Amino acid sequence: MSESSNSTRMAEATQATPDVRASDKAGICLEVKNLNLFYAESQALDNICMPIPEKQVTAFIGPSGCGKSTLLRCFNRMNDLVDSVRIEGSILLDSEDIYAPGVQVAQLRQRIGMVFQKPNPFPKSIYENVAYGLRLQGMKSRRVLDEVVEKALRGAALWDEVKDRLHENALGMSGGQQQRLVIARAIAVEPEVLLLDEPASALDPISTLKIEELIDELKERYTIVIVTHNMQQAARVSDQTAFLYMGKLIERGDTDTIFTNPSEKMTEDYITGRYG
Ligand SMILES: Nc1ncnc2c1ncn2[C@@H]1O[C@H](COP(=O)(O)OP(=O)(O)OP(=O)(O)O)[C@@H](O)[C@H]1O
Repeated sequence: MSESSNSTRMAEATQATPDVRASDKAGICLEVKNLNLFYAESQALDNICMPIPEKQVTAFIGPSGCGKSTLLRCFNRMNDLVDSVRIEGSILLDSEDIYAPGVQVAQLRQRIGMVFQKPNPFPKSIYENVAYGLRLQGMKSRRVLDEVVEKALRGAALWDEVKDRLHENALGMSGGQQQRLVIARAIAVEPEVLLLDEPASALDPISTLKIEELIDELKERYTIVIVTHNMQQAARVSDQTAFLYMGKLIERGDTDTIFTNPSEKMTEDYITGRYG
């Protein structure tokens, strides 16, 4: 569906239904359509269909091995790096299929940045880590680089902690700082979407809280998709929650609804800790 017909439809829905959900009013950033993914003969995603609303946080939850990370990695084509992978269906970004022939994957990854479970700064200075993407694009102006580095570090709530040590090695930072640095590196190239694969699971509670607060700030500017094992975290940080089980999308909706009044018994069983 085109963005304009989508917004027309949503505008009509908003007029017709005064108590329309917040998510229905939001624009759609990404749309997953009939997505199947196979690792060799083994099917890991089974006919996934879902919109990802823009400038909201969408959380993927579900038991280990249900396909959360696989689905997340489809959004910036990270699964392309796995030899045995076969993908059917489509994912639309601004109404264009990211799997269409001719799509430049490097450009796609600038529009859709990713942060992994374990912080992975390069063994370079804090400054060079954040400037990395811009340098790859050929940016040489020191003034522009300085500005972007400061803006990205401020955006990642790290500037005050590192402004006096920008040229020190990033590997000397704490794990929580490294994870915010990696987020700064991702946002320095001004992506539209941030994919976060269990971004706080390797961090202590205080660093985790900082990441959660940061996610809340970042959603004003970016569409965020997060995989988390931690259901309290999903409930705290996300607007939308999608529950996956054995490669299938069982249920998706407003986080409040999924956690308090899910439609599917399987979702309720998982949320209440009956399995997984
Ligand atoms: N590179 C790969 N090659 C083959 N099979 C894979 C690969 N990556 C994942 N799988 C399989 O795909 C299925 C989904 O895995 P995935 O990592 O997406 O699940 P998950 O829900 O993110 O799990 P977890 O919560 O444990 O990280 C699993 O059966 C897994 O073994």
